[in-house]
Amino acid sequence: MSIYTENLCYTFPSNKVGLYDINLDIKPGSRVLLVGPNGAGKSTLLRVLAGQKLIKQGRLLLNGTDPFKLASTGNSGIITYLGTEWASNDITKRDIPVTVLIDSVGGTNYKERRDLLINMLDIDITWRMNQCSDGERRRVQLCMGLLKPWDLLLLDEVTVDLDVLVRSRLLAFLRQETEHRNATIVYATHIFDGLGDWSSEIIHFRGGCVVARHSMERVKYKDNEDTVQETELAVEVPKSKSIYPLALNWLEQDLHLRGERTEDKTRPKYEDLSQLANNQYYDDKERVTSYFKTTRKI
Ligand SMILES: Nc1ncnc2c1ncn2[C@@H]1O[C@H](COP(=O)(O)OP(=O)(O)OP(=O)(O)O)[C@@H](O)[C@H]1O
Repeated sequence: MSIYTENLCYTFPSNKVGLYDINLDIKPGSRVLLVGPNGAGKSTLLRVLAGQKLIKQGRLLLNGTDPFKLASTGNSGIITYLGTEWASNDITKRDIPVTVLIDSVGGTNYKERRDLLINMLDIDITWRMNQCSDGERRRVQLCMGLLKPWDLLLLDEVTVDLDVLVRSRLLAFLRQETEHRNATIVYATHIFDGLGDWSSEIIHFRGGCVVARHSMERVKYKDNEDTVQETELAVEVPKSKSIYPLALNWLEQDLHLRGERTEDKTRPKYEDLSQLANNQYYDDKERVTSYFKTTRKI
């Protein structure tokens, strides 16, 4: 999905300026990283793109269409927004089986994609949510959020709890989605490990304004330099001294020793677990189908 903004501004009801004069032209298939200090306006932009905040000044076109106009032009697409409020949803802490949650967002309609996500995120389908660690819970949430094949994915730092191996697999999956389906991702984060060559463009935000936009082709990595140099033509950054490659290697070894869950011959079938759980949990009181209204269609 393409994103086009022209002199886009957003003012909060309190009259505080949230976004000022944002001009973007993002092609379908882009992976855009939003970088900036706390309070820079990254989440505000993501919420505007998600249609959660009404624009009164400037223009916003998604796939050439004003998302706030009801009439469909045939250029529609699915927008998925996974933000901090989505990630803190308490329903995923209840005594509820994983399959019930996944089925509640269409697990049975997207079987192939569901199984791919379950495997990529290394989810044990016998988990019960109240017995999951924070990172395990986050994996289930991501599986749910990513299930519907979106055209635009708006990510507001929802990978904080993930171990580096799952985070690395997730980033690879997201890259594939942009390359194979021409889907677009806008990702706001403060964690840059593993993102060295992931994005196609970095946008620097400050005080609700875009300070700079860099296509990754202009970013050059240098050995043995501690300073960052930014010119009209290029941004030069020292090679990271991060322990990320070491941690990633350790976790790859751990997974190799355990084996992928799909290799476990004693693992029950998803359908069997799902049917059992749905019989138990899908009474009127326990309906979870309205959980995670993360996507909208324009
Ligand atoms: N409802 C609101 N009313 C008024 N000001 C708000 C409101 N929500 C956010 N702000 C302000 O808007 C600015 C931008 O907030 P935003 O959440 O977009 O920042 P951010 O770049 O995502 O920051 P972080 O990195 O901390 O997540 C902040 O100064 C914040 O205090």
